[in-house]
Amino acid sequence: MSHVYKRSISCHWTFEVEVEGMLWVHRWDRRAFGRRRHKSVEVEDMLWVHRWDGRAFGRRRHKSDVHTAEPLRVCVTGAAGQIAYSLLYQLAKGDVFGQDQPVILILLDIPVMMGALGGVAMELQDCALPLLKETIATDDPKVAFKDIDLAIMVGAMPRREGMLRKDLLKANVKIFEVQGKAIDEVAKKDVRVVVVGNPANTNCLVMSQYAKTIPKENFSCLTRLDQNRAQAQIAARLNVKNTEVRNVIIWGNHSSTQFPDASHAKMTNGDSVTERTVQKRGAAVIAARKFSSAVSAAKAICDHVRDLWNGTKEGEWTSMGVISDGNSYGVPDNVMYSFPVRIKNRKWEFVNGLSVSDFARSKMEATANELVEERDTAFQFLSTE
Ligand SMILES: NC(=O)C1=CN([C@@H]2O[C@H](COP(=O)(O)OP(=O)(O)OC[C@H]3O[C@@H](n4cnc5c(N)ncnc54)[C@H](O)[C@@H]3O)[C@@H](O)[C@H]2O)C=CC1
Ligand SMILES: O=C(O)CCC(=O)C(=O)O
Repeated sequence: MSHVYKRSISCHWTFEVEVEGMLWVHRWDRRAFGRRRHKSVEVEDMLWVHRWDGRAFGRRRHKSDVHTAEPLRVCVTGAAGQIAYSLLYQLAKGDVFGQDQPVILILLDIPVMMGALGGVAMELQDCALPLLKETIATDDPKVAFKDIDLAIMVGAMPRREGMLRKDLLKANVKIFEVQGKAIDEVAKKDVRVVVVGNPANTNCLVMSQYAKTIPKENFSCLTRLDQNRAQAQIAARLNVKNTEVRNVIIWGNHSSTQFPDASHAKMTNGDSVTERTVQKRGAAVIAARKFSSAVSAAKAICDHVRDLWNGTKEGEWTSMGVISDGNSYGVPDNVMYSFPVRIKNRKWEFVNGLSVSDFARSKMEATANELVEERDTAFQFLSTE
């Protein structure tokens, strides 16, 4: 069987394939056609289902009915918790990796949560989702991380009302030491790791340091919730759609020292974000709900992972906590600091050369100082245990 893609003078992509002596020519023109006769052809191990409308051209490339891509192995930790409860369904139904990408979900939680986790696994099964190939529930990190492509690290104690994020440090960094070692031992070496559990930046740094054979660039932590909050607030103020506000930046720590920066955002009238509202939004949600943000956190995780997997759009960037080594903004090395990044082929790069005012510089330094302090405290805790 031979096949060839061509671009015609009218800029339509055509796809020619010879099957059993017959040449099939298809044109992709982005229009949907009505009900068609289906014909399947196997090309490079992929099954392509084409709709035939009786004409030589005008056939729609259509491969959503079959999923022959290798399933992605995705581990979610803290899988019996409230963020995971919103997150897992979105991952399993194709919102993040696309409608052609099957997934195997591996759910990790602690032993006392195994009963509840079993219930989550049952519910996922009951959704009868075509892309969800398998669900594995476990309390063993080495089972959970075995050969995975992606780990979403949600499992950690959340902040309760009145607690400072720093209070979480002692409770949570040990988890990321243990899980960093486990992922190093059993995951694929090109695994991507997204840390959500707080204090997210420092947990992410700890994990990357204990996963010695996995590149530090493969680790990132979530500040997309802050970016989404800022974006939504600016949009509300300007009375435009959320999607019309782009390139808001979150610098630094996912904490109240973070610096939400709208000075490079498109579609603003010069207003800056009311920082207090973004920086203290997590605490405001806890005060109102008595639990920390979950639906918005799950949505932000999906946004973060989707960009990591598919890349950022032309002319746009996103914010995520990444290793600061080699940045051009004077942030000290060896902290997980939230920067604007562009992503392509699952690799991020800093957006360099943005202007930074004196005011912004002082804010960026303050949040960097907090991260350096958190890092030093975390490694003191770890070394004295
Ligand atoms: N970076 C961000 O933007 C955000 C971060 N968070 C953080 O996410 C984390 C999870 O929040 P929720 O889901 O609301 O908490 P939750 O308490 O509902 O769920 C946490 C789950 O993690 C599990 N867990 C604890 N230790 C574990 C371990 N060693 N291995 C595996 N699982 C473990 C718990 O048993 C529980 O099921 C918290 O640390 C919270 O502060 C929450 C919102 C936003
Ligand atoms: O600890 C908190 O601030 C609440 C959870 C969180 O990180 C957030 O809502 O931004």
